[in-house]
Amino acid sequence: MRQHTRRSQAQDFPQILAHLEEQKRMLCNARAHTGQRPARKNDNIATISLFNFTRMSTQRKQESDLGIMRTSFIPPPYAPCAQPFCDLKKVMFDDLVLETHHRGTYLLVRVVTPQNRMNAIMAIVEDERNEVLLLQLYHQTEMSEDILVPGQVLIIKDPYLKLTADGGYGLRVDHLSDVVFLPAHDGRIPFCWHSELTNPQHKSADYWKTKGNDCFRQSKYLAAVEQALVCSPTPEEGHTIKLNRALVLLKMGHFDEALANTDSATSDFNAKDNEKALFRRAQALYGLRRYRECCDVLKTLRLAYPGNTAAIAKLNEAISRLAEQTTGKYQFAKFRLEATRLRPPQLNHATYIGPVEVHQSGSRGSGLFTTRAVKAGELIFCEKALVYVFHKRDGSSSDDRLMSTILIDINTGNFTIGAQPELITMLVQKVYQNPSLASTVRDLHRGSYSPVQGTFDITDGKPVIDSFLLTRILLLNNFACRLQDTQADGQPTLSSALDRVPSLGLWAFASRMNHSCISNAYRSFIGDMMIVRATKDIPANSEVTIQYLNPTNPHRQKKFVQNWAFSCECAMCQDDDQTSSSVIAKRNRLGESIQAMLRLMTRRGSSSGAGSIASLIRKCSAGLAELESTYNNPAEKVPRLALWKGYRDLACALTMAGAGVNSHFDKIIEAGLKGLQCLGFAIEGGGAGRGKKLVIQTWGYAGEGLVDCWLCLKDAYTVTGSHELALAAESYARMCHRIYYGDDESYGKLG
Ligand SMILES: C[S@@+](CC[C@H](N)C(=O)[O-])C[C@H]1O[C@@H](n2cnc3c(N)ncnc32)[C@H](O)[C@@H]1O
Repeated sequence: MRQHTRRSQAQDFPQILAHLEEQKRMLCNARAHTGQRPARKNDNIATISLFNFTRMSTQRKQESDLGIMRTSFIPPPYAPCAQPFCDLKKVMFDDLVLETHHRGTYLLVRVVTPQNRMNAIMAIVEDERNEVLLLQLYHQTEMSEDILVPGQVLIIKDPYLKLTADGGYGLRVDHLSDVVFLPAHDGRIPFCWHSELTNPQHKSADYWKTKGNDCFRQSKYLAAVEQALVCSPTPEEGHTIKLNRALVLLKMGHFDEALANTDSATSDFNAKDNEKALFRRAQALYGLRRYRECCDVLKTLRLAYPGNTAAIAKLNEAISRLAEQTTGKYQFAKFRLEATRLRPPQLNHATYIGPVEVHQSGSRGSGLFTTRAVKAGELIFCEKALVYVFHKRDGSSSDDRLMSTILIDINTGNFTIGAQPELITMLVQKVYQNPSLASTVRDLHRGSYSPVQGTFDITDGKPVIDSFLLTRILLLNNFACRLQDTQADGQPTLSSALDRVPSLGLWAFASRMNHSCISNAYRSFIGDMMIVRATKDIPANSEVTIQYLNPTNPHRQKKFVQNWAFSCECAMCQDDDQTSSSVIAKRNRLGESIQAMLRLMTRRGSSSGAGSIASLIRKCSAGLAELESTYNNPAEKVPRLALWKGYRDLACALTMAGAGVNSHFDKIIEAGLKGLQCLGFAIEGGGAGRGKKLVIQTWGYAGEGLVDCWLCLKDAYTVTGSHELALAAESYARMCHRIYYGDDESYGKLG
């Protein structure tokens, strides 16, 4: 469960490289046409017919092709339009030239075909001169509802005319804020495009209300919002429409706008409407995770309308969230239950930020620092994902679809397999629809990307969204959460990469943590909650670090540079640099031969008799002594991972083989304690001449298999009658379990 998302280089995978090269060739070809007028004009009938034909064949293909790999590209970035509409000059299709962003201008277009949904949402649109063009909108909603419907009128800011893959041309819009969907009554819609849809004044407010309610019942939320806008209502009708809009907006997760529609300061709601307004307001605040304000609104509601049982239930829920948020006291058993029940496992729990805050960390940018001393095993924070995409390979079609999306960054040659495109769209949508969340992501690490001035500012009522900036932020800061750490250390293959597709998310606070191979914290996941605990005692004002990649990965330095543009300079990486390749080869050879002996020991087990096991132990011990001689630095400074693995596995193999071979329990204890020393643990008691005390004086590196090691020690102490020591060993096993899995409750229940 260690990594951030794995990114790979296209050059290591011939199939991906071919895609990338082809895309680069097309880009180069397109650039050669920059500033030129399109060679030929679109024939309207032919363009619409071809589009409709492609749309129908795409639909057939999508129905039959689930599971086929899709490719999606991150193109060279360009800035969104940061100017308000009133500063833009209207242009027509005829004014556009190829491969050019027409800054300071806008197009007014009307949709003439149903939409086609591929990587982008596409339709044919016309301008006021009845010229037609293909329109491609990226990062639009993942909702099943169509957003481009015939008759819909749009404004496209700073239009960008592109050569398409098939040699044609079309409009491409990557930034959500560069497209404005005009409501039917908008005064900018020319008279010649008016219809029933665009001439709402002909119907009563009641007509539009009923139409909106019908759309809501059919889960056509976008259409329902649209209906709620079209009419000139009385103040009373206006309130009802606002509340209906709030309900739809809550369904769509547009909490900021839902909040605005329930503001009693701007609407003089009557008593019945006020009850609804307060409840919907509380729901919006809950959705924005503003639990204290949510409780306040619900308390007002409860006082004014004591019979409202839904409000009482919601208040109890909000009080629980607030308690979690302020105390960090969670019932993790509930987490696990919800995580098995819910698909996707997005849990209804709050973020708790413990004794840490964000500070500058020298050349690493920001980092997390303790505000007081923290004990090993202590909860540092527990965060709910801002956005999350679940992936579980259970053969369901939506999972297969996620599994098979390859996202290639044409700028870097990096690619990822999995749900990144969905996660990027989710983030872009979330911030666009809830501008109050921009502050959560705007300052996250973005590498060398510099956004245009005015990004995230509210312009024409919506935030200016740079989807390339959010893509960059997401790729640098997202975490992968898989059930097991299946990282392969050898040369990766495409099929092995496909096998490791994880769930993904953005945890904004957690993404402030820098990497160290010798980290002092560990993250685990239950559903979309990330739990970060200290793996050792951390003094006050110290940086909290995690491992981005497993330190046993010999390619990790290359990956750090490739994925996050830094080189790790921890003591372990420095030690690796100073260790010759012949010593590394010797370590690997010795490690393998020790593992082979341990396998033999486990297979022979108790049936082979003490003599045979004793001889294997001797050989193993000799191998381990030789392995030890390959390390120079003290274990407290540089953990000796290969040696730890050898000793830990010896303790485990003897535990499995050792029933009835009593004399080896001392050896288990010796191997277990020696293994812990190899990780830099300083332990008092528990060894020869045992006594009753077993105390970790200094916690070492949180190596894999710590729980198993402590359990082997516990068993050995139990069998040899050292019951106090067995109890202490078990409490350490439990503590290590808490560090690795996040909770105590699942101790003994998970693998
Ligand atoms: C997920 S962000 C971590 C937080 C980041 N430092 C910030 O300012 O928000 C990852 C980035 O942090 C920096 N970083 C993380 N660990 C580092 C390390 N051990 N040494 C140098 N830079 C590191 C790199 O720039 C990396 O791309």
